[in-house]
Amino acid sequence: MAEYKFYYFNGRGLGDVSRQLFALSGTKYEDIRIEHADWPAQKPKMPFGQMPVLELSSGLQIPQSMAIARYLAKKFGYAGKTDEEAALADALIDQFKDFYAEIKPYYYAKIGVLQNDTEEEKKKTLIPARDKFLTIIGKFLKLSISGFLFSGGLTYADLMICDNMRTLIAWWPEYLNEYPDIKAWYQKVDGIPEIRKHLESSPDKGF
Ligand SMILES: N[C@@H](CCC(=O)N[C@@H](CS)C(=O)NCC(=O)O)C(=O)O
Repeated sequence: MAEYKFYYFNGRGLGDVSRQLFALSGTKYEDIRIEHADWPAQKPKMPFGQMPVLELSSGLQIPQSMAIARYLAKKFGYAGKTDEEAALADALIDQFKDFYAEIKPYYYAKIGVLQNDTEEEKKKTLIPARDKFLTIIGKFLKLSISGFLFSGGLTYADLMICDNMRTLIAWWPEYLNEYPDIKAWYQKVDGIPEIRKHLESSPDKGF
């Protein structure tokens, strides 16, 4: 029996960063993808009524995407090389959550949850939020000698932010055109062989 069960919908969303950490570390896990039709029966079984959820072999269930990713990142060595890098990786994840909240009118229109006009939301919400967030990312990349966000190497912050970018680029291929340094970083993370293999073998729902 695998030591970990990972529950999420059949998409990348807030969950794939954890699947990517399993792939990078070569750790076996049960990748349980719940279909939307089955969700009402599953919802009451989840500690906070939402997914993703990580279940340990003890039966303990850990909710909240970033808490799960941070837990796995610590276990597998992708939480930051030093305490300071780890604190800043957490800070970037918190900043990512703020960015994700800001772009919701665009993101939710794109996935059909909101009826907003996607082109209008792109101009009104996505572009200003992108410019603010990528300016911050750019500062970290300038200071880092590894080509990742931190000199000590790849962290779960690189994975999470790039995975969300993967979706935004699929929707708008010019997303990074004004940001060549960030594009180079994205391509470096995207090109990690374990990540490529994981993405290519996953059922692709586009987001
Ligand atoms: N802050 C939570 C948000 C979780 C969340 O919004 N999960 C969605 C899927 S991405 C969900 O479970 N939706 C079904 C529901 O709320 O019933 C996290 O980061 O894990």
